[in-house]
Amino acid sequence: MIICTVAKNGGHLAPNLGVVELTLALHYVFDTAADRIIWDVGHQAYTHKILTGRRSQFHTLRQYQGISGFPRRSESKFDAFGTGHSGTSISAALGITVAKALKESSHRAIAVIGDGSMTGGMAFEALNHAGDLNKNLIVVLNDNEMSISPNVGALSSFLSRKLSNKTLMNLKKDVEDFLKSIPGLGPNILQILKRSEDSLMTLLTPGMLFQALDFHYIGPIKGHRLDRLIETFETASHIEGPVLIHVMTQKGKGYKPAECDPTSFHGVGSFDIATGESCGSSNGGACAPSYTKVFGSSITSLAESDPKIVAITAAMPQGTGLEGFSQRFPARFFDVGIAEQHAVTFAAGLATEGFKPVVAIYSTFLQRAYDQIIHDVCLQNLHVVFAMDRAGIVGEDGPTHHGAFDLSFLRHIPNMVVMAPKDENELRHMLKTAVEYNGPVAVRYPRGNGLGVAMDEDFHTLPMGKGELLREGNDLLLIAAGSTVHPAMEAAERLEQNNIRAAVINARFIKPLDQELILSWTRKTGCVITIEENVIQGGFGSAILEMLQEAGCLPKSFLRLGLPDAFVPHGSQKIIRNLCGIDAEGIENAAYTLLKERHGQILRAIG
Ligand SMILES: Cc1ncc(C[n+]2csc(CCOP(=O)(O)OP(=O)(O)O)c2C)c(N)n1
Ligand SMILES: CC(=O)[C@@H](O)[C@H](O)COP(=O)(O)O
Ligand SMILES: [Mg+2]
Repeated sequence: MIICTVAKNGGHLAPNLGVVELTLALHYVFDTAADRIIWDVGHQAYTHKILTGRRSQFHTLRQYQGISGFPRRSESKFDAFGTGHSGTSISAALGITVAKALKESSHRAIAVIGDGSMTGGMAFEALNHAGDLNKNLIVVLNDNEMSISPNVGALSSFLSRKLSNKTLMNLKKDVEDFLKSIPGLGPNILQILKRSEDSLMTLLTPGMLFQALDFHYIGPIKGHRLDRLIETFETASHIEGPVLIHVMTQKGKGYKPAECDPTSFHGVGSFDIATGESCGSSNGGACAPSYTKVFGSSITSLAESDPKIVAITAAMPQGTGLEGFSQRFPARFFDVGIAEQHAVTFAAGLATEGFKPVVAIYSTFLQRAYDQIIHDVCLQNLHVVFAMDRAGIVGEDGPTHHGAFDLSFLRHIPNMVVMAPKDENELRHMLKTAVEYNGPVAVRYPRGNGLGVAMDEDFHTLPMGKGELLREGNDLLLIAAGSTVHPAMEAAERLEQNNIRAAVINARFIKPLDQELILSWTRKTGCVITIEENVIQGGFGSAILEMLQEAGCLPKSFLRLGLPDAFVPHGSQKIIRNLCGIDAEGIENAAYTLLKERHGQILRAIG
């Protein structure tokens, strides 16, 4: 059922296939209507959904108005805590555990967290607190030795430090022989050690890390053996104090193409089940390269002639398009794990020594590093380039993943420059502009394919804070940022057919704004619509409104189009953009409404 549905709708295949037995065992042992399972990231909860009343809706997975690809409290009482971003499960489960204790309930909370998510600081903050509180929290560490790509870092190496049976046996024999050779005391010590053999073994395995944090450690357990899992969870359910169960699983288990290539099958679009071949992308220009790909190849080219450029990802080398860079410049590439906060401050450190760090992070995950952007980068005016992929509507992953807020949370930070390209060709020039600029600078671009425009061979530096007039017109001014420029142009063409002449400005810079250009065309038209793929509150349109007001040039008619003050649901990018009124049709309709209102005002003023 999981394979068939994901092959049609897309989704997180390999993570889900890896935890089928684990999920069955948890639901078998625990009373999950009262005990709470918190799925870290939540991208592996499909079996849980099927087992908890959503089997008949499962075919609607990730589709508009269908069930979500992540746990949602609003979707089911069995979804104890909404997730999507990594590393939150232990904190949430600890909060629930403490609440249960305060309510004198004996029910438990179980955090299921992957080895990748365990690389994030928040997981450790929670483990540290849990060890101190000594409550009955259960943490299941689902260790498949993979993040999306192979897991990285010292912790990952430590977790996979498995002593082979042969090595353990030899070590044990050596210790026994040594103790036997000590007259008197030796055999007694041997007896004591034999009684506590289990804890000795734990000392030689990853258990020592968790025991140092005052957790009981059980593992490693074979994660595809249902009998072992059930037995272990039953044991754990009677242990007093926090317990960590270390389960070894295989990503993609049971579907050969996913077992062989778990990275590609981590999150997939529709594919052919027989071959595992992708059915191709449906967004953007049919054969156009993705913005991600253009970013990856451009930054690699720029790095050829600038040895100071270094690239940083937080566990997403593939998703951010940095795989090529990592192969070409291994010493200048850093995968820091799922640790966005660290990534940003690490970049700030590099910048103080004259390097030009390019931090490639999805817009939604950069939210994690807000204080680091302010305190470590902008306050010190350091030259860090933020390449923000997946800005705007991401589609089927939904509200946890839409890049809805970055324009608002970046534009008000002093020293920050913010750009958004109208197409994939402009992205190249913006990257060149960003690496040449000396200060904090962000470039945001959308998920999916570019528009299929012709690509310039050379990179150009764009003039700082200058927009581009794409079309003249005296009736109306459309000022668009990034992904909304193309729909604004299309809307202007449609309006023209009804004798409404709209000027269109591609803002290029959200900060600093091109005050001169915007003011002159606002004066000419007296009727302005701003369009952005970001929440309206505090975003691009608000920036223009503030600027016009400060310049004493507020037009009679002004409208901001963008994402509403609400969490936008999941569904295809096309459907959701239409719903938010930021596609060509929405812009055209908004223009008619605004012009009608304006004429109404004029008529009322006359009459
Ligand atoms: C804060 C944050 N950064 C990045 C991601 C993107 N992401 C989703 S799943 C994942 C890997 C998770 O690895 P792991 O926890 O081991 O789970 P697995 O997929 O191996 O089951 C990453 C990096 C995220 N969801 N949240
Ligand atoms: C679960 C998660 O956070 C990621 O796997 C995310 O779904 C990636 O989406 P993209 O397909 O946009 O890379
Ligand atoms: Mg993993």
